[in-house]
Amino acid sequence: MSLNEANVLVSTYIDEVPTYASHVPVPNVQETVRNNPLKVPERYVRSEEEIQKVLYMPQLSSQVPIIDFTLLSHGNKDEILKLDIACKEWGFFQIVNHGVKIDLMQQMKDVVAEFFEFPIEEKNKYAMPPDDIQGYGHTSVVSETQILDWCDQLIVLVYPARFRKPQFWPQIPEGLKDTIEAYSSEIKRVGEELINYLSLILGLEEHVLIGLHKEVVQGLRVNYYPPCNTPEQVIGLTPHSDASTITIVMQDDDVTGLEIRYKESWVPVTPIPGALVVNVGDTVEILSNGKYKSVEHRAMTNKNKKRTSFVSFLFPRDDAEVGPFDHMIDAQNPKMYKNVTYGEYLRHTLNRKLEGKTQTDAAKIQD
Ligand SMILES: O=C(O)CCC(=O)C(=O)O
Ligand SMILES: [Fe+2]
Repeated sequence: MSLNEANVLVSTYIDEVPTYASHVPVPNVQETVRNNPLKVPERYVRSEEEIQKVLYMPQLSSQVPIIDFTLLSHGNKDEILKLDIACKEWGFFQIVNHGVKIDLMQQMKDVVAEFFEFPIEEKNKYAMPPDDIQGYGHTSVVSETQILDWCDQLIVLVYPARFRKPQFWPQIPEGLKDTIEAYSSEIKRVGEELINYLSLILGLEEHVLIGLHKEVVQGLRVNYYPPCNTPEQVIGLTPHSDASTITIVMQDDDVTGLEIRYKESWVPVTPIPGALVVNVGDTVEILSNGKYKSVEHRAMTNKNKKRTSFVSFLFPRDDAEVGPFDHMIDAQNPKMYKNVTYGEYLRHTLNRKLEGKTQTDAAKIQD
């Protein structure tokens, strides 16, 4: 038995299906565009200052690290070192040779695209309720006056399977549920292996990081960004960092939208067909006492093309305790973050609007 399995067995079995956060319901963006493709309603318009306060540096795109997953699996020391540098300097990287079949990735894109083409009445059968974040809608809206993102979302919790809420799993088109399951199970394989490599680069035994999760919880968020007549005025997804341990993103091959913070600039992550984008989340930032940062990112929209991103979040179970590891703390690196129960941290994050790094800042020990 692996240490991971042992940990799951000895930790208390939690079977209550979790609920995460409430939010204010918002208009559907895809319908807004369908009704009037030229007009961008006031509630979505951002100030020029907000959009452009950080430099846009597309020339740095080619420097976003690319990690060969097969080399990692073979224990290649150079690739592990590359992973370490990627996590420290960028917080983001793309993985190739991950073994997720290209046909399965395409099938996921196809069935989800079909779902979004159904009439709104059909999709709204899975509408996100005001007191949770699963279903079809948009999260992180906490007031009627908040400026909104140019994006509709479909969210389901996939693992552990006993936490699923079947009422939010679309029954249209046929096969969507099976495809989400097949895709997510492959992402789980890749993601858990990546978490083991993170454990190693954090200076721990391979299975310690996963063990700390009690169980790895995995959610899927599909972000659907309709075209926008004035893309320079809106944001698809507000700058934020992810509360996860790691996040694995499948992007469209032919349209760029994801931008990450690198030093004082926004750098677009140019899609590599077949690759997956991975980023380090807040959990790793806290555990590593800030050595690895969960980097701020945002999604921008396009004038003529819709874009869809398939985002899998892997994170600890609610009762996991998360705080800086002792070996990350010394006289030069005093403890920077409080110890938190992960469920509380996650709910604190999900019950606020997306706002850069404010949630990790709130977890810091005040001077
Ligand atoms: O659309 C994207 O590429 C990014 C999505 C994202 O950051 C998220 O869903 O947390
Ligand atoms: Fe994100």
